[in-house]
Amino acid sequence: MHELSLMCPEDRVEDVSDALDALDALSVSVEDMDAQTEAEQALFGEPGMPPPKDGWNRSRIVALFPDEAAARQAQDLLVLQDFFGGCQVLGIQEVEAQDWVRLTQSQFQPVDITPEFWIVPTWHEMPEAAKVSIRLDPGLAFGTGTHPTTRMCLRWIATQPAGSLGRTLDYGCGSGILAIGAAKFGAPAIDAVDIDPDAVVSCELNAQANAVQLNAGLPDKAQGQYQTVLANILATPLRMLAPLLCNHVQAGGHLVLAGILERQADELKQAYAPYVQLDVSDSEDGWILMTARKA
Ligand SMILES: C[S@@+](CC[C@H](N)C(=O)[O-])C[C@H]1O[C@@H](n2cnc3c(N)ncnc32)[C@H](O)[C@@H]1O
Repeated sequence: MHELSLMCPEDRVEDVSDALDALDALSVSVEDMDAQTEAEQALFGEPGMPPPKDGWNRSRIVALFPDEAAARQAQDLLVLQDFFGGCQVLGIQEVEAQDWVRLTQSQFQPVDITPEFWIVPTWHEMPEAAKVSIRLDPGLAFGTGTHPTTRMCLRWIATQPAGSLGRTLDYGCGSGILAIGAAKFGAPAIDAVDIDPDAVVSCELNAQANAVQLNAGLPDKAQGQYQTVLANILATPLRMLAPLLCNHVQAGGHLVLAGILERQADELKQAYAPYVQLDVSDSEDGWILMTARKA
């Protein structure tokens, strides 16, 4: 395979990337041309907020083609386009053949939530220590067990007294990892909802792969009251969802919230104060888990 590298100013990145897609590039990646220099620009925003700026001043675009002729043909066509003004061809290089599947898979290892509870990609052997496990592959939906917010929710689920989870709601289910975890730890009935229809499909497929029964759907699928309500979203939507989520918790039931940074604890406590008293019950890498028991 061969890769074509280009330098583009910020306002040309979209047009050039779209053109490379249309020219049948196998993949197109965009990175900061000034990375590792004094001109490097961080584009990270607050979690849940857009980045302060859409793109870097100068981007390096790398497009992969099956052979040198295809890369050269794409280059020759691109330089003729009016939107290519201000861009520059950096070169065409051969890329060593790699076992991409194996390389990608090697980046996803089994993750231990507790010494006995593991998230294991389907291509991995089950670790000997795993007494309870979720089989899950990386997909389009969030939730592979590597993010601290997911891990804390799963740890909470795994450490509840046996048989105590009761009817459970996973609000913002993503891959369905929390709902599946709840099923593995004995929740007798589970609703898993998300605003993203792709997440709902992913959740259903993952539940099937783990031989778990649950009802997945859009948020209006959440009906009535639950002994356990789990929501790993982000602080801003969690604040707005306070009355809705608390209404879904039955008396004596648990509310478990994640996606919250340490410095956001007080604003969440205040938002939920009219309904329940939230406390910080776990933390990992600057993220906190907040839980409450409804009176
Ligand atoms: C951080 S992911 C969590 C996924 C999974 N539950 C986990 O713990 O790994 C948040 C999910 O919440 C969904 N979401 C965001 N806002 C929502 C809302 N207002 N109602 C329902 N789902 C929402 C997103 O689509 C996303 O799938």
